[in-house]
Amino acid sequence: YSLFPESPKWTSKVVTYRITSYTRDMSPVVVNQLVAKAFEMWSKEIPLRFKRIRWGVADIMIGFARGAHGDAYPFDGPGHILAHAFAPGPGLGGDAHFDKDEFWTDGSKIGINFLFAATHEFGHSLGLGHSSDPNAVMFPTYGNGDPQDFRLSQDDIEGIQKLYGVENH
Ligand SMILES: CC(C)C[C@H](CS(C)(=N)=N)C(=O)N[C@H]1Cc2cn(c3ccccc23)CCCCCCNC1=O
Ligand SMILES: [Ca+2]
Ligand SMILES: [Zn+2]
Ligand SMILES: [Zn+2]
Repeated sequence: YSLFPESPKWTSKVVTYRITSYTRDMSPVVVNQLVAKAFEMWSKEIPLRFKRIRWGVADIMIGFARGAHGDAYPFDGPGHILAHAFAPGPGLGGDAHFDKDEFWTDGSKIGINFLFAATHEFGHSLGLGHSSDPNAVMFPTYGNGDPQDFRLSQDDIEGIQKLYGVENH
């Protein structure tokens, strides 16, 4: 696993998130559920809680966009970069953006599995960089394992617990 320089992390016990835009590929209800599920994959390993807010500014603002969308990292059309997210911090920090030009799917063979991509992006939002372990969710490229049936690798868990400690069962 890797962290970002200076190991930025959230210091509050509860981190808020807000989904500000959606994709036509899936119903908003399904996107909401998959976002919550992706956060749960990480939160079950660490003493950090996530709270969804519907209005106002959240720590982690989540949305779908195509091309240039107001930050220094314009998307690139179908394929190539699928999404990006910023390391923990104020403003843009923690935010996660998904390329609207991808075909986002839930559990189907085709398209890009949204749950996998969201889990990867939220790893960045929480402070993880990339891993050299091909089985890690934080590996830089999509589609190594089976994105329809994945879980955090030991490397992912080691990294997130390095930052936030172990979930006190
Ligand atoms: C892990 C993701 C969820 C998030 C990361 C982006 S990020 C910022 N969050 N780490 C991602 O999109 N990685 C590219 C990396 C990549 C693979 N190729 C590329 C060709 C061109 C540009 C990028 C790539 C080869 C062709 C396959 C292109 C489709 C799949 N794309 C990827 O795997
Ligand atoms: Ca793209
Ligand atoms: Zn962006
Ligand atoms: Zn990444």
